[in-house]
Amino acid sequence: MAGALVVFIGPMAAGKTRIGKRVAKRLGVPFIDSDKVIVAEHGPVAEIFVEHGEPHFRALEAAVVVAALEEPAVVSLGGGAPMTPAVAKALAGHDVVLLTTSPEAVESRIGDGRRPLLAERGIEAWIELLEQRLPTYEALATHTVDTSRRPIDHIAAELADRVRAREHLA
Ligand SMILES: Nc1ncnc2c1ncn2[C@@H]1O[C@H](COP(=O)(O)OP(=O)(O)O)[C@@H](O)[C@H]1O
Ligand SMILES: O=C(O)C1=C[C@@H](OP(=O)(O)O)[C@@H](O)[C@H](O)C1
Ligand SMILES: [Mg+2]
Repeated sequence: MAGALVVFIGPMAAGKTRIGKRVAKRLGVPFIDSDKVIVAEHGPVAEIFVEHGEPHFRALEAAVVVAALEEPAVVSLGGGAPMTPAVAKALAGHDVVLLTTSPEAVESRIGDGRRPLLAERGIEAWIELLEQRLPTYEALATHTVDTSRRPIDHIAAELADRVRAREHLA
């Protein structure tokens, strides 16, 4: 399918942004992170949630993701993006890699205060959101990788090889 070479989905702090960036670098193609585009155009995610509410953020996010999926790039989504029906629909036919992680491994990764949905209840909220979202993630994913116990670079190298093999890139 034309457009994105691979798309990363999964729960908050699974490594979608970091791993996606490294996969893109290894493949020599552009990297698009939906949150980074939103922040560049509209300011910090936490401020958008406070000032305009989550539905407004989801609308901005869906527009950014649908446009990004048209690009020959590696695309990383925010954790909640696949729950928006327009995003789920647009993902059909793409190579969608679900990055997962255990609650134990994620606990030390979520302390940066940039994720408004974890601001009050941290890991408890993370677990609840994962339970709600996992069936959707699994329905959309064409491949799944657990990032709990392996270095980012190893995971990125393996995933870049996988894309190369499929796309016959040099
Ligand atoms: N495999 C990994 N091992 C250790 N730390 C990781 C791993 N993947 C991600 N992290 C850390 O978790 C944090 C969140 O990563 P990030 O890529 O922003 O996740 P996401 O985009 O899925 O929310 C970062 O501090 C990152 O360094
Ligand atoms: O799971 C979510 O609903 C969210 C995940 C975040 O992205 P990461 O998954 O990259 O942390 C960001 O889009 C926003 O804070 C909401
Ligand atoms: Mg991210």
